[in-house]
Amino acid sequence: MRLCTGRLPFSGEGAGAGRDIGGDGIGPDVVAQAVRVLTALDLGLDFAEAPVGGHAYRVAGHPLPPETLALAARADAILFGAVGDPDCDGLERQLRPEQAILGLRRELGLFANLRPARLFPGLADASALRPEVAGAIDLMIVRELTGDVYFGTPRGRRTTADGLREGFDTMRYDEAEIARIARLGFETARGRRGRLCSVDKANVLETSQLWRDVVTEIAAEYSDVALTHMYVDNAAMQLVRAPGQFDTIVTGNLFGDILSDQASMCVGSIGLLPSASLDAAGKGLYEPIHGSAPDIAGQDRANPLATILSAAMMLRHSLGLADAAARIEAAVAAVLASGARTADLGGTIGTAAMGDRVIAALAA
Ligand SMILES: NC(=O)C1=CN([C@@H]2O[C@H](COP(=O)(O)OP(=O)(O)OC[C@H]3O[C@@H](n4cnc5c(N)ncnc54)[C@H](O)[C@@H]3O)[C@@H](O)[C@H]2O)C=CC1
Ligand SMILES: CC(C)CC(=O)C(=O)O
Ligand SMILES: [Mg+2]
Repeated sequence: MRLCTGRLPFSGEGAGAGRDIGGDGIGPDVVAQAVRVLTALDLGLDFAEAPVGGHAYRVAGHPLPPETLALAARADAILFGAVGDPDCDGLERQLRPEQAILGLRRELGLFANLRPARLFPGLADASALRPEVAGAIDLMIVRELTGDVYFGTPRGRRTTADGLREGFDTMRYDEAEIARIARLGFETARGRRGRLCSVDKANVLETSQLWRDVVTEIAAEYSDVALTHMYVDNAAMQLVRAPGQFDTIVTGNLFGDILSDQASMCVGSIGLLPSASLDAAGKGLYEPIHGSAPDIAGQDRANPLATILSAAMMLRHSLGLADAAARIEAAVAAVLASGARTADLGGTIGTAAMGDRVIAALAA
């Protein structure tokens, strides 16, 4: 089996010999722990690594070098850390680190982003919600990943007739893109508790009106799934007020991005939420929902559990190793139930020590 990771011990010119560069910021640290956990399971995985993000820009002149994209395309699955580097903020858009992850999603056709949010036993006190509502959270956000305002054209800057600087982006979806993610939403809900909530802004946006029309049409194929629609502003409020009402949420790229960060705090921390980004054939890129967290980079403070749980999703969705995935998830649950917590959850355990705990729980 081939496996491409977002972590890269790279010793090319300018990199510094042996420096780990798994994406940017905390990316290398959290991917390192996930790779340790996968290695401890002795699954016979074959790891290959390639530069990506801000570091790739520095050493190869582009955040997503062609060699990296080619390796990702050849791999059975991709484990990715995070990209984003404040030192690259001034670069033109195509050279910014974030273009690497957007490019991987687009070029590899990873249109479906699964972001599960579930409260682990013993973590109710870490939730940002009232204890009586926090316990009910077990939801799946199905986010469309290769369309919407992140990819629409035209986009750019210009000067208006009044001499004002103007920036513009285009929010767009066609019906095939909506139908494709809607079907996955219905299938996902069918495999869970049978309830799908489609989130849009159809009271204002033309794209959302089309979204709602198409999702409603597709519902005819899934009479066993109960479909509801909700505006995104209400959905943000309902996630905090009564998160237990949600089973599966299907939504667009922008709304799904925002709602999943919010959902992470409902279950304790952004350092806990994994994700799978899938193509039509089940090939996937697996990454935590968080970014490169430059504010805590290099401090051994990042929570690696979101990436470790992403590795579990990779085993299940792309590599046919559901038993091993379940073992990782059980180990994470046991570690959290024991009270072990990184700083984001109010604890003192470091990134590598949390990896040690998960590996120890696997062996228990
Ligand atoms: N898929 C990707 O590669 C993503 C990249 N980004 C990029 O990451 C950079 C930073 O973005 P932010 O908006 O600050 O979002 P972020 O998710 O990196 O960080 C937000 C906050 O959460 C904390 N945090 C994030 N992950 C954590 C973890 N594992 N353990 C403990 N605390 C954690 C950070 O310390 C920070 O206070 C930007 O360049 C952004 O564009 C952001 C989101 C996703
Ligand atoms: C570069 C961003 C669009 C990535 C992000 O925030 C996400 O996918 O959650
Ligand atoms: Mg995000």
